[in-house]
Amino acid sequence: MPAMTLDDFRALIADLPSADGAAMAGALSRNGQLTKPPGSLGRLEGVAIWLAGWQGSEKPRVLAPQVAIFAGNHGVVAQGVSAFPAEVTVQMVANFQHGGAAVNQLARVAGAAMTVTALELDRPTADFTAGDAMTADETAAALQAGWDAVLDSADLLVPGEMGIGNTTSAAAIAHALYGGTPEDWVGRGTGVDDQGLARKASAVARGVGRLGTRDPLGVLAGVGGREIAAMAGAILRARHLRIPVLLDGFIACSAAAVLQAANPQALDHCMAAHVSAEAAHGRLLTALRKEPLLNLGLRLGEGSGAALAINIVRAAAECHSGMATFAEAGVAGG
Ligand SMILES: O=C(O)c1ccc[n+]([C@@H]2O[C@H](COP(=O)([O-])O)[C@@H](O)[C@H]2O)c1
Ligand SMILES: Cc1cc2nc[nH]c2cc1C
Repeated sequence: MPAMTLDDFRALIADLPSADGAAMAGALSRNGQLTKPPGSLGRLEGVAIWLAGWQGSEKPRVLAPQVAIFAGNHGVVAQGVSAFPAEVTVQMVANFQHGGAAVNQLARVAGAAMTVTALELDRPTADFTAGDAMTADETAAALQAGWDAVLDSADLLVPGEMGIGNTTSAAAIAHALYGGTPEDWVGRGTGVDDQGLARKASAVARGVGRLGTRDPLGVLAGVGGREIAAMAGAILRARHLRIPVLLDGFIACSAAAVLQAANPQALDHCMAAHVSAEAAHGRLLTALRKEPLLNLGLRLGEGSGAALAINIVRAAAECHSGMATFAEAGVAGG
């Protein structure tokens, strides 16, 4: 297949499949007949109905989840925006490959297949305070790496990331898309001190100040990163395959935000797995109009919070699809 261009991706974002309305209506009706007081499974009920719509089945299941991790390096680290050195990105990729990271354990607990895609780690993006992080071709190639990484056999997708410096990129994307001040969007990431936080705000201000008027994929090229573009490509591919998606933390949600800014329906197949401890993640979820499933104070990234939530989504599907109805069980009151 020839390489896809940024305009190909613009067209793919503009023209999206919807959920299966008949499967959702069937699931809604089934939910009303299950042996429980109405609404007593709380948010699990909505999770099951959402899953039914995207899996196109009145009885959805989570049997083949995928955790897809993308790694990229960032030129903006030259501005002193991370508590860790850039080499950690490639070192953590090796750790993922050897099974030693937190996400390996969480993916295993969730019974998920895990894929790791390292994106030109020896060629960081340009420092976005001085010029665009990526060219149009580089952005398209990273989107395509994400598009290609999705297993068409997956029934639930978790896109995750690793990239020293990427909370600064994510903050810049959010500031460019939603406005406010740079301070509204920067946080401590891997643990920067107050001076580091001030350097992040300054980098975000300069990067976004440089952008002028851009469409969302132009913002992604200007201040994003390869792993962020790849997560956007993976979320988009999942949509075209009607695979439901669990969104992880601040950086994963910045990738999702690019899609939603381009098409307000683009995240209908996505649920927020958790709200991370990164200061602006809650604000970003509000902008995305997503209510997180979990709030456990995680701020690790690498898909960890969303991998953890796979078992909640699976549990919601098992209750919905495995429970008896009042009529089947001979329970009074249905
Ligand atoms: O997912 C989150 O909300 C999150 C919050 C803080 C840090 N991270 C992870 O930490 C790295 C980015 O932090 P930093 O300080 O280098 O920008 C990157 O590898 C992310 O996976 C992730
Ligand atoms: C050690 C380490 C592991 C990570 N995993 C995701 N981001 C990370 C950042 C660091 C620094």
